[in-house]
Amino acid sequence: MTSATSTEQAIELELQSVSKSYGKNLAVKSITASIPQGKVSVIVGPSGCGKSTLLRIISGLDFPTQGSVTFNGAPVRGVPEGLAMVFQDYSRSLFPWMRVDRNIGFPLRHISADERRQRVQEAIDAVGLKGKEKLYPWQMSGGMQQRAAIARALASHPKLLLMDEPYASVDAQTRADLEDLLLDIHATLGVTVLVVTHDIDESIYLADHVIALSAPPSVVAETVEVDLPRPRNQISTKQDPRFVELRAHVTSLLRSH
Ligand SMILES: Nc1ncnc2c1ncn2[C@@H]1O[C@H](COP(=O)(O)OP(=O)(O)OP(=O)(O)O)[C@@H](O)[C@H]1O
Repeated sequence: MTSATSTEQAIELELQSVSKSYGKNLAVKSITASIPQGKVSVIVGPSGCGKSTLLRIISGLDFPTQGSVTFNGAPVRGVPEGLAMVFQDYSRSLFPWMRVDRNIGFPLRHISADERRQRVQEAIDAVGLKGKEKLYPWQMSGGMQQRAAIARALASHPKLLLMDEPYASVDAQTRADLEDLLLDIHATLGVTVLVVTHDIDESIYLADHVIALSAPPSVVAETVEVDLPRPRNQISTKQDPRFVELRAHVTSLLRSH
């Protein structure tokens, strides 16, 4: 079952007053946020504000000290079905001894070989790695490895794609290419996306809405609707006066809390 807001926007994921303490250290404090189905949501905040903590809680790898998380209306008590995650460190998420196609197909061991092959090929095509199927991760650039990690997540046909600082380990040009890849995938597949980043420009460029977190103990400073048209473009979108205005607004939010 999927809950809905008053404007009938279906909600994929809901955080209700989520707090997390590590001993006496209160990392996040009463975070309430709704992640709408089929949209790109981005959590942005300064280093140490609890972004990774929140993602671990959302993905069922850790539990809140207080509050609750629901995914399609059901409480998250372990890693939920229908959720896939892409991490910052692609070098640790791919197996170096497996070729790209086997890496991507690895989580699909439970489905038939035919369907697995088809899903792997579709995912490879979606991320632009056609022809690279038989390479090992260490034979590919960082950007290509992150594409493979994204393909592995997509091959499971997730409802929700979670991304933890997915482009923090690549150079600026590759980062821009991967941002555009994510927007293409989102436009084509309509999957719900939740990205965590400390990069304000990236948050606005990607998002339908930006959840700006304060410094720790972190609260939601504001949820900012990003009313920039799609498709977006690295040059024209970032020159749009509205982009500049939103960037200034989010920057001031992160500085003033
Ligand atoms: N397993 C843990 N045990 C104890 N404290 C932790 C643990 N994980 C995170 N913390 C603390 O919780 C706070 C938030 O950390 P977290 O890694 O979630 O922040 P972040 O926003 O992802 O940081 P960064 O952007 O630098 O990666 C920090 O004070 C951190 O020291």
